[in-house]
Amino acid sequence: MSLLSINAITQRFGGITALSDITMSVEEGTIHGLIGPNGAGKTTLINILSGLVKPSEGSMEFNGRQNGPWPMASAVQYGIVRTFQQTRVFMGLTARENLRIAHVAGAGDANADDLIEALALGDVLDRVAGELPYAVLRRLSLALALGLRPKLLLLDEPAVGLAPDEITKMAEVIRHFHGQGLTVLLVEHNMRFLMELASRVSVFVQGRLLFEGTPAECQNNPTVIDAYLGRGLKHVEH
Ligand SMILES: Nc1ncnc2c1ncn2[C@@H]1O[C@H](COP(=O)(O)OP(=O)(O)OP(=O)(O)O)[C@@H](O)[C@H]1O
Repeated sequence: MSLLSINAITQRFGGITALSDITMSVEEGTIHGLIGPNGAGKTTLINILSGLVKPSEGSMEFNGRQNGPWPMASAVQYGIVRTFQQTRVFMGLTARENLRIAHVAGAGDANADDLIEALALGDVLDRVAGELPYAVLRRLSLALALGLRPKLLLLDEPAVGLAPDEITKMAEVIRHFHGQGLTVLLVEHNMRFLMELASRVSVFVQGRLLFEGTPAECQNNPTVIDAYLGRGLKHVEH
């Protein structure tokens, strides 16, 4: 069953067409990958789905009930939560205070305990976020997003800038919450990370949906290799 349907979405910024007639769906309970070269429109789609940007044309439907475009406040209410390419936490507050702001650190809150454990944040709860290593900040910002208890998590390059062991941890965290029923739309340039997590992958090139299939189908498709993967082989290798 589709959790999210995107119908003929087009996004123009002045003379630039960032997305052109995109129709696709994300099945409930899946990790759906979204790949493509820089400027392909991936973040623009996430901005539209999270209500940050209103599309020029097209519509979308969530959970069989909610019809969009929707504003950001409604997206969160429906259970659509996103992360950003840049880490967004309150740097002057402790990790615990950040989590409280996201309403996840109430005493005895099983959801909060699970988040802290799954994201290995137990040892840093009383440290000021601005003093934490980058990789821990990435996990904290993911905890803030997960604390909103999304049905659909939009992840914008969660592995960017992380060392290999942290990338492995990030993949484990995503798998953990996916195992609890979370649906994920995953934008990522690290192909090994994405292809190992996703069961379905959409490929955008210059604002258009070039191809959609399983990771294996994408990796073997000459058009996808030519348009993106051929250039991105360094990402597949590490
Ligand atoms: N607010 C904006 N105003 C004008 N142009 C924009 C705006 N947002 C995005 N664009 C343009 O839309 C196109 C798609 O950008 P987008 O950031 O969605 O690509 P992307 O696939 O996420 O790229 P990357 O992999 O580099 O993050 C680009 O040409 C970009 O410059």
